[in-house]
Amino acid sequence: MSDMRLIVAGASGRMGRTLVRAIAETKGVTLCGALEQAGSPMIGRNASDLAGVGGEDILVTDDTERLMSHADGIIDFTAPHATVDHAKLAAKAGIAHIIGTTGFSADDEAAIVQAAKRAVIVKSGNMSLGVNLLAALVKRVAKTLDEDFDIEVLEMHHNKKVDAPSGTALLLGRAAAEGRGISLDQRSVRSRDGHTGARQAGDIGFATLRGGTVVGDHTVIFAGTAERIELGHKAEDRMIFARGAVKAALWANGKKPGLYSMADVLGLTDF
Ligand SMILES: NC(=O)C1=CN([C@@H]2O[C@H](COP(=O)(O)OP(=O)(O)OC[C@H]3O[C@@H](n4cnc5c(N)ncnc54)[C@H](O)[C@@H]3O)[C@@H](O)[C@H]2O)C=CC1
Ligand SMILES: O=C(O)C1=N[C@H](C(=O)O)C[C@H](O)C1
Repeated sequence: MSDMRLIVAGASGRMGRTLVRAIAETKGVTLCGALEQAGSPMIGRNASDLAGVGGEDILVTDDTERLMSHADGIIDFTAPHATVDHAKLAAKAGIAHIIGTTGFSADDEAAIVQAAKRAVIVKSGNMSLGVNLLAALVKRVAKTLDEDFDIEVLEMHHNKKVDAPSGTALLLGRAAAEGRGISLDQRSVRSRDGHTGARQAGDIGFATLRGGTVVGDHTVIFAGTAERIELGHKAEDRMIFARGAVKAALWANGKKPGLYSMADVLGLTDF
């Protein structure tokens, strides 16, 4: 069987370069295109060189539709507006779309749901095995404990990150809310400042730290009376996200259109 042909969107970014390396080391996939935004000084550069891997010359381009016409899938860790455009184009081209981008608005999310009616989309705020296993554990603990345990999600990332709370923090918060049988949208507290009043039982709080080169640290705290349970994950290398995304692409190849998660890819839905 021939290799799955993959495009990397955002090929010169932190994740893009890591994805090019992950594709180079994985059997059954081949890099067939590298995308960057129009006007990027990286256009025309060799994506393999940017990623520090050998192999075929794949020149960075902004011609999305041309690349999609001869690809089986696109892995996309870029920015919300770019990912929404790619979702529409990938649906038109009939190729799989693996979305790692975070920071979507409700309108963006709706556009992605729409595109998934015509294409296979795998989307997750975190593509690592560890975080998706953590989410399953968080859901189970939240189901076991009642509102006497306050749930808080703490995250820290590098100083270049542009969205908050992180996609992972929201994924973990959603897992906790599902376990507790509540809506995260109605019960999340995203920031606290000044005279906030006492904490409401049943809320799910988020706290964000930014600094240095931290790849991604997340802790879910269940704080009860005189005891605390803390479940956490520390990412030490972006390769964990890239390998997860490549695994998702291989899993998506030939699947029916729909919006899937990493829990589907990793078989964690019934955990
Ligand atoms: N789901 C996951 O496991 C992970 C998700 N992320 C998310 O991935 C996204 C990217 O993160 P980084 O690589 O650290 O950012 P980055 O800023 O280093 O890279 C983003 C790249 O996308 C490019 N880009 C922007 N618009 C584009 C367009 N229209 N077409 C093609 N390329 C375009 C930018 O020029 C840039 O090179 C963020 O939303 C981040 O939160 C990051 C790590 C893991
Ligand atoms: O921007 C990042 O770097 C990361 N983003 C994702 C998120 O928002 O959770 C995943 C990972 O933590 C790194």
